[in-house]
Amino acid sequence: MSQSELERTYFQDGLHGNHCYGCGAWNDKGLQIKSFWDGDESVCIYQPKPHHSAMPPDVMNGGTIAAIIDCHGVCSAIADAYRTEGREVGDGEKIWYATASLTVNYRKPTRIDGPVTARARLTEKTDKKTMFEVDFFSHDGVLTCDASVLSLRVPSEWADPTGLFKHIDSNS
Ligand SMILES: CCCCCCCCCCCCCCCC(=O)SCCNC(=O)CCNC(=O)[C@H](O)C(C)(C)COP(=O)(O)OP(=O)(O)OC[C@H]1O[C@@H](n2cnc3c(N)ncnc32)[C@H](O)[C@@H]1OP(=O)(O)O
Repeated sequence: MSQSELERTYFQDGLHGNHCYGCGAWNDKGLQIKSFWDGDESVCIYQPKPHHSAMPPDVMNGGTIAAIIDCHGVCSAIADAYRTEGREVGDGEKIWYATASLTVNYRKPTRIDGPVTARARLTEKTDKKTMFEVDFFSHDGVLTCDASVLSLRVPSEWADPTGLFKHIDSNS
């Protein structure tokens, strides 16, 4: 069932301290995307800014589109893992995923002058791997991109606010 805007619980609001450029609610220079469940699909609606353009100023930049799709896919994998365990995102023991693979097909130019929508559906899942297929629409309802995001479950070191590489370096 579809939630009204006021009823929505956004996945990213439960990921406390997340500074990710695309989905970190605590990164004030980032995109700060917001994702929510709409039945079995997850949805992200984002209003691009004029500086998110490609060369033509009315077309959205492909890298920014990819960042939205990437973060929406990974956050959907995280939210799905919490939902499977019957927990709200961020409650109890933390669950983290990272992008292993991202494929974006740019089918049509995306208009920048209104909110874009990413709709994701779960297509594959194991204990460690989660695949979401994502459709991306411009504000006039045109399907401009389709994509797939493979997310892999990663250890809590990924959420260390002081960084990941010291953990990798100490294990090598
Ligand atoms: C203070 C609090 C802070 C809070 C903080 C909050 C954080 C809140 C989260 C934010 C959400 C971020 C959203 C943005 C997401 C990024 O931007 S993350 C940054 C970009 N991604 C990366 O840097 C990842 C770099 N890659 C890696 O580190 C490693 O390759 C990975 C992805 C962790 C996987 O390594 P691994 O666990 O050793 O995987 P491995 O055992 O080799 O493979 C496991 C399985 O996955 C498959 N696989 C692995 N890689 C691939 C691939 N590329 N393609 C296809 N299959 C693959 C393998 O074939 C294998 O399959 P099975 O044999 O099980 O069937």
